[in-house]
Amino acid sequence: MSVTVRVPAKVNVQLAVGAARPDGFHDLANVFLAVGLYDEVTVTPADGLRVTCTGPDADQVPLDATNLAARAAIALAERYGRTPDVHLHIAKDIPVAGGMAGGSADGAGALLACDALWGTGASRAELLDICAELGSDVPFSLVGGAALGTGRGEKLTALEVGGTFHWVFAMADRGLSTPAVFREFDRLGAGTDIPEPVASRELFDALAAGDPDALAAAVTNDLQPAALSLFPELAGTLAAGRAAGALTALVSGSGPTTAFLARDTESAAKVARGLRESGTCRTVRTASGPAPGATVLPDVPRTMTLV
Ligand SMILES: C[C@](O)(CO)[C@H](O)COP(=O)(O)OP(=O)(O)OC[C@H]1O[C@@H](n2ccc(N)nc2=O)[C@H](O)[C@@H]1O
Ligand SMILES: Nc1ncnc2c1ncn2[C@@H]1O[C@H](COP(=O)(O)OP(=O)(O)OP(=O)(O)O)[C@@H](O)[C@H]1O
Repeated sequence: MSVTVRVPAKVNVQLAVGAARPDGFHDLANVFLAVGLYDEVTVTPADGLRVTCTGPDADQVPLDATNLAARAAIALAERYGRTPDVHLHIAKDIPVAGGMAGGSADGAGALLACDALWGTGASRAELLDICAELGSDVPFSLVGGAALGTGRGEKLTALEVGGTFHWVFAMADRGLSTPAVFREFDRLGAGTDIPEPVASRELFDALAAGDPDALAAAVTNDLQPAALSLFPELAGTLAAGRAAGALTALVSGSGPTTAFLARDTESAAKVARGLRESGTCRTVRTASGPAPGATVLPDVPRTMTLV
């Protein structure tokens, strides 16, 4: 018996960052949108804890107890007084260290999968608590859709979205470390007065209206200057996407994946083509949002076709 959970990637359509707190984290006004690029986590009973991973970036994923999927299984097992004797398999499609919450997706996916396998009866609130212990982005990976994250990003309020937004993502040929990007944000802002992060009303209205032009005018990412400072070549990718017709171009979260909003699927295909031809990135993917959060997949043998 095994359980498979599918979990989406995210793009941050607003990322307002406050000054460093005494605990080293930063208060955020973090507007997440889940997009249709997915990892799948399959959990199967085993003699001990084991992690395997397949996918284009699999060689960059740790397979020991530091893997967020393993940490999630351990945290849930501890809470329910059992041992995490499971094989966790990650089918990874979300770029690693790309600013799209790939590790967080695996943490949320493993948590939901182990919960279903073990029948713990944990409430949604308990699962969200464990997610927040695992990382700031993990609660959003569980809930998906669109949400405002405050505190360090873990306190979520669901947001209304009135349509589908079409995105193009350009993956870079190396990753960026999230702590390093926050440290660079601190370095660039040293000696300046950093305002409290405030969520944008215009952005909420654009999401609720499903209006891509209004969303394009409202997106912001306070980590973008820090990501560009550590990875200056990203400026060329952003420019290539804009030249190919994107409504707006921004770094996704802490980067280095860059995100391009398009008006519709045809326009997204054109932006994707332009980015591929520009030679300024490793791979290009299109995906739309909002996408649902972590979801248990029906137990159908993978060789069968659904009709
Ligand atoms: C950049 C974002 O992806 C935007 O959604 C997130 O803020 C990062 O979320 P995450 O990867 O889940 O981050 P965590 O695992 O919680 O923290 C990793 C590191 O990022 C920095 N960090 C993270 C979140 C936050 N609000 N302030 C921070 O300064 C801290 O150095 C922390 O040690
Ligand atoms: N399941 C996992 N998948 C990928 N990386 C993982 C996983 N578990 C732990 N890691 C470690 O976490 C680091 C960051 O990976 P991840 O893909 O989560 O970054 P990210 O997408 O930039 O995160 P975020 O957008 O949440 O800041 C990796 O370099 C890797 O060492």
